[in-house]
Amino acid sequence: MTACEPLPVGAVHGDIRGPAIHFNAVDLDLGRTRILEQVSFQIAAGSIHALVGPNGGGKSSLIKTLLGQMPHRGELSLHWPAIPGTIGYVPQAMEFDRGLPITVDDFMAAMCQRKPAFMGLSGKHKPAIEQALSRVGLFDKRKRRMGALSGGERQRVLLAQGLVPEAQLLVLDEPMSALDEPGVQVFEQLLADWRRAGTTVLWVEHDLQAVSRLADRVTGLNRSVQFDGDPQQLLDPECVLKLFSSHPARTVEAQP
Ligand SMILES: Nc1ncnc2c1ncn2[C@@H]1O[C@H](COP(=O)(O)OP(=O)(O)OP(=O)(O)O)[C@@H](O)[C@H]1O
Repeated sequence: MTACEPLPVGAVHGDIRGPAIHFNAVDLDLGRTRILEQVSFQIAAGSIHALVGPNGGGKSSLIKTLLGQMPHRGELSLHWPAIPGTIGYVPQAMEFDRGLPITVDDFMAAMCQRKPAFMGLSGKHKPAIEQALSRVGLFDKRKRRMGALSGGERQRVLLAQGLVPEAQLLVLDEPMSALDEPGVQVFEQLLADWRRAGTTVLWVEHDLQAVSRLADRVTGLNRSVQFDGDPQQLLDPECVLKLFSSHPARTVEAQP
């Protein structure tokens, strides 16, 4: 087997609560541009699965396809261990008007509860929201305006909103991009917690060293799948060079 050959997908952990996910020959066209072409790979239930690739390679589009926001061709299926659970999503970044008088608590309320945020945290969600803010190390800053937080702290708030309600499938779009060192430690602890809980995590990431250290499996995507398997074996200079030097991100006319 060469370094770029796929490894078999196996279940990784004992008490699995997240789904397995199968992409089979998935195509995505936006306008006349083919964004994803014949994408086939599998995410094992309860695994930390990283998605890497160059800018414009289609990672965010694949996430939106998984979340049902983009019409695609081919098969995309989720296989839950028992009944379907909750899907959490942590976006890449959040455009934010720093002048808005919104506190961390207000933001969490707006994201996590039905009761209007201006009425405060609902009794039902307050404990979970406070626990989520504690897990990301921001409990003491919950009354602070979002605009007064650092970029890394705002990214941690995004992570916190992904914790409420507790999800069995988590989709993370570059969650580490603005994190400072304490934030990275928080994120690594969350990954360890999700692994223990048998949560399935799909994690888009540019930091290949972090992927190599923390992911169970990695898929290299540049419009189509370039490699798929064990990060420690695959993220060698040869595979990385191949992934980042292929150039399908240029406009490709979709077939009618
Ligand atoms: N709504 C859209 N209409 C047309 N093209 C789009 C649309 N959304 C994304 N694209 C194009 O699809 C391609 C893939 O974009 P996508 O954001 O999925 O890549 P990415 O791998 O997530 O990139 P990055 O790492 O920079 O976030 C890009 O060429 C982008 O311009």
